[in-house]
Amino acid sequence: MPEQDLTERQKYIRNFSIVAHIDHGKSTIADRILELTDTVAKRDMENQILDNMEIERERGITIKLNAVELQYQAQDGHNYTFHLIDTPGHVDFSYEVSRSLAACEGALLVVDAAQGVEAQTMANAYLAVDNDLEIIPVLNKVDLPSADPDLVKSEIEDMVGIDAEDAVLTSAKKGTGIPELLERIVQDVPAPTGDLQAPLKALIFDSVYDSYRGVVLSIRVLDGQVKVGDQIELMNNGKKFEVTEVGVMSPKAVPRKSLMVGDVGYLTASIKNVQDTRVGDTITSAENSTAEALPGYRKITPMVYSGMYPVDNAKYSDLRESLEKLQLNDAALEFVPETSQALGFGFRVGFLGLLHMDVIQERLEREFDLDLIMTAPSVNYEVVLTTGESEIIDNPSALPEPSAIREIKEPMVHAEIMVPKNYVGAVMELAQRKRGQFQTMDYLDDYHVKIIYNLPLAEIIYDFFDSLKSSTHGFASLDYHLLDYEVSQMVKMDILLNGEAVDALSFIVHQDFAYQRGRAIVQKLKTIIPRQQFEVAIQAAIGTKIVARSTVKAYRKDVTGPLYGGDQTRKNKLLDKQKKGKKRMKDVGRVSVPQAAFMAVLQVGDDDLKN
Ligand SMILES: Nc1nc2c(ncn2[C@@H]2O[C@H](COP(=O)(O)OP(=O)(O)OP(=O)(O)O)[C@@H](O)[C@H]2O)c(=O)[nH]1
Repeated sequence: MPEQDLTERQKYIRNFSIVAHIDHGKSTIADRILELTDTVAKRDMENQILDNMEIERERGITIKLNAVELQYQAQDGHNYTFHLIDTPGHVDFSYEVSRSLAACEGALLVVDAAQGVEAQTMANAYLAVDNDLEIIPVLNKVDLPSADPDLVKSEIEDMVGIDAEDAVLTSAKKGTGIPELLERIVQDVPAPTGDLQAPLKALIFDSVYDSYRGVVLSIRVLDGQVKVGDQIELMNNGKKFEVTEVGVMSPKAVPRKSLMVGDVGYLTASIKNVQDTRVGDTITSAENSTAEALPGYRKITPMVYSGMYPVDNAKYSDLRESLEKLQLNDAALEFVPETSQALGFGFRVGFLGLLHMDVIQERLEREFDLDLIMTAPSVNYEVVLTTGESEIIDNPSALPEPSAIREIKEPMVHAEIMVPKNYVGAVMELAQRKRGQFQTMDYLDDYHVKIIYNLPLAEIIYDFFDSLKSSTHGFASLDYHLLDYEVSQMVKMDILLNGEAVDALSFIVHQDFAYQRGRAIVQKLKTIIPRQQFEVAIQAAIGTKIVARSTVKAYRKDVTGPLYGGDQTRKNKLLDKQKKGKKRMKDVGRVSVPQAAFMAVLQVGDDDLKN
């Protein structure tokens, strides 16, 4: 192709993402765009094609990035190539959003015209601004009777700080407004810049492992071009590979001869070792390398840690391999081996939050067919010993003896809560109850207030966001970042079953809440641990002091008992079910403990604590 045509080509590329608060209609809009550009025939279209993982579809959340190429014939008579990059919407996944945004020039900021601006609308809009993207505001669900586009426009202007007068009004459900939206993308999203003549420079923004092709990278070409047979270098580790395939997703993989400046597509190069590639890394040509790597992504640190153990100890190395594969495109997932007296060999795994933890556990169980026991999540603590040394501890059972501890420090966060002014009281009441330290309060406009608290991370990670939502009828938004560690009166609570402390059930709690929490957990465990052939005593203890106790009475179990005779299939079904339930049990000493027991700390809500 002559050189001139290629730069011409660049002019007609548009790379953009869709960002939104969860459930505001991002996936439905993406579907309508695919339909309208004939990327998928309507009858072939699986519902919400971009959310291609099973778990995603079931939970209705988007957790993986997906980039699709589509062709659009614009009103100016030109044919445009769009690359649409889908992004996740939940607070736990904002790092993935920032990954996909780095591959774009524009973003559609989708806001539900009935719900208005919410926490993730703000957080995602800030990420888009940080990445210097052109933002097109889109008000979706205008078909709803409660939609109030004018109010939401002024909310976007006041809270997000971008001009929303020309926001595109859509009903993704009915398909209205989508043609206008496509024209706006052509007009407002800038064409990719970059130099075709320069050495190859491409950003890896996602990757998956394929057992036939090895690592498949999602890339955005920023300079130059890459084709099959080229020698490439991964700038992070200097490793070199020969390109075996390049192509685009449309929406299935379509191989191409090359990918050029401005393109978004995939690349394989017989990369067998998942550890070799890192999302955020720069690819260049091995023979003619670019001077400087891209800045890469900000390092994301896990916020919570939990123990993960295979129910069947023989599956330990399978678990390690599976974690490695998930880690490939999940920069925030961290793990190190750990052992527990009660649970055997496993891993200490770091997550961004509880949803992230849930999703990883589910993927391991479904995609990799593992049965797991997870222990209650905990934050990191800094323990200063009497010797003056200090250590970071992410596992309560690793806490040294009280006599060896001078002080315990816990991580604090700076939390910004935005809320309409009539909810200020509710927010402050909640923050105080969660050990928050009030900092400042500012009026953003006549209606909205920004309240800043320093809060212990341990209080935020559990149910703070849900409590905040329910006490403000969903109107509050929350954004937080880590501050330093602060001295706090924390104690370790041990849980004993028949007199034996079970390390995997220990947790760290603030002294002022210790008794309450100990009692509540013992009560909860009594309902979770099934009756066994013998009596099980459950105790909570701080050091040698027992603070609460309860007992699970002995019981001879015959699950088929209540059924009247004869119906063998029904009986077999019940026995099968019981067997399945057992899979998620772990024998701790003589006591069979179900998975739920290890999460009891999370299940103890405010109501339990009041009793
Ligand atoms: N009435 C109405 N409902 C819509 C419209 N667009 C989407 N919905 C519905 O809103 C819900 C959420 O839509 P999704 O497209 O899954 O939302 P999302 O933002 O992709 O959600 P996540 O992937 O979970 O972040 C679904 O039940 C849609 O059917 C619309 O224009 N009007």
